Amino acid sequence: MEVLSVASEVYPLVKTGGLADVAGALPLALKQNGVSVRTLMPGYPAVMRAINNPKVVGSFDDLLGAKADVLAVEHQGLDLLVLDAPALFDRPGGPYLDTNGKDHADNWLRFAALSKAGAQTAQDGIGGWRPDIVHVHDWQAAMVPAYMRFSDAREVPSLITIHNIAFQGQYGAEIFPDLDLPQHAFGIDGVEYFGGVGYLKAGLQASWAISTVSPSYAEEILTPEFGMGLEGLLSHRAGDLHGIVNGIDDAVWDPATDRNLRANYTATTLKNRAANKIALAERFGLDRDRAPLFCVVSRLTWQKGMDLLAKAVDDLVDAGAKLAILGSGDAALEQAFQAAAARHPGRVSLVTGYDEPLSHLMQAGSDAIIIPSRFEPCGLTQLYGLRYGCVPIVARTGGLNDTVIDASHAGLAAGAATGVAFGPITAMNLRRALRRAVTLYGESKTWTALQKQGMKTDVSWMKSAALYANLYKTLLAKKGS
Ligand SMILES: Nc1ncnc2c1ncn2[C@@H]1O[C@H](COP(=O)(O)OP(=O)(O)O[C@H]2O[C@H](CO)[C@@H](O)[C@H](O)[C@H]2O)[C@@H](O)[C@H]1O
Repeated sequence: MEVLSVASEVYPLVKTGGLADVAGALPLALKQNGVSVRTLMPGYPAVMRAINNPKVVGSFDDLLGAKADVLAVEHQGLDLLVLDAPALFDRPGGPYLDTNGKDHADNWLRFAALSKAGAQTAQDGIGGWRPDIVHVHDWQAAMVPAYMRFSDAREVPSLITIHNIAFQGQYGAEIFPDLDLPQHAFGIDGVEYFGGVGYLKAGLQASWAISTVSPSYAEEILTPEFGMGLEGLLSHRAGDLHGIVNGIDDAVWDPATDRNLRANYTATTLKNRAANKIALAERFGLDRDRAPLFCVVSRLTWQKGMDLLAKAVDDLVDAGAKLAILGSGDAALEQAFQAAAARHPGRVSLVTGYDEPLSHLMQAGSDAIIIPSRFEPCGLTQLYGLRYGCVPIVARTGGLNDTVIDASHAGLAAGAATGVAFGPITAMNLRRALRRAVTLYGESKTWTALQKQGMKTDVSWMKSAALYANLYKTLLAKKGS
């Protein structure tokens, strides 16, 4: 089976968050299920620099006003189709933000163009290749199914995956004439959303099936609390909605071979983690003592519950733990953590920015990772934590709920526990969970059992890739029927 995947970021070429990890790892796992994936992504400068010997397999003279080539290239096992459209993608800044941290003003055009190129590639094929299925990710690629639905060419079965429903790609009606869609597409069954244009809404409406990245979150988004305005449409399509939990690339995330660590280890050589803990203490300027070291690797936002953590820091230090934070995001939250670091020198420290190698070392050297998210479609850092013996302390929500087993009396007695989970999600309950983790850390046998049980958990893509392959098959069967 041949699948066209369309995504706005793909690890290892460009990553701002978990979407890139999934878009980069799922194709590799699908290969083992007899599914070959080609991934269409924008030709940002970092991508153009990284690829070698690309071949032009298609071109557009007028892709929503831009000239574009489609370059086929293989990169670290991924089969890529790079949309080389300099007017849209060759510019400083990140995939979505300019150098001042503001959205690129023409994001609506950039990602409509990506989607239009995706739709056309799916429908007409490219360089003699034709996909059986199109799988698109998040709002940036969500217009692919809409472009297919409103064109005269044959429609290809499509799946849209929601990684983060908080970002929906909503624009004013004034962009509609520039999207190259027929007038009737601007309706409730099309791209129209509250009088404007909604990219994610359009994708959810037009796609043959919808998935999100954990079973719990698939249920949560049917409610007003989590659906962010789309719960009505999603409930209407509940029969086509699937929750498939994310896996991780266990070759990239393997403590036995990871080159970002000071010392490699396995579940039977957990003592080697100590060298990584020292490396972290040096990097963060934290005291080198026997106290538990907790960490955070996250965007510093309300979604991730970072304001709750800011309220719990003093109590965490009081309980005897140290805290290392890697992240960036809301200025107010960065300041709150800087202030906490100033109040607690040697006990709390923040590294701002995005640092992939350091994120690996943090999983390998910290005793626990704190993930107090208010909502979490799946979450990947708890999966990395499980694999690295870095015990996850998580809010009971979405995918966190589906992947971490709480160290309750029953969980411990059954030998099933892998972490600490808390809810309802409040600062007070987070404080309690952190204190509970410090106590568990003090019972070294229990703690080691938690670490080992986590490391035994299958967090690979194996099971979930098979579920995606089955879903693709169901869609193909629908096409035939
Ligand atoms: N400062 C930093 N330096 C280095 N690395 C950093 C970093 N901050 C974050 N990261 C990395 O970025 C990724 C973040 O992934 P998450 O799943 O936690 O959330 P995100 O909200 O981006 O993804 C959305 O999509 C994913 C994928 O489906 C869902 O799991 C998730 O719930 C959903 O919100 C992880 O690989 C993490 O290690």
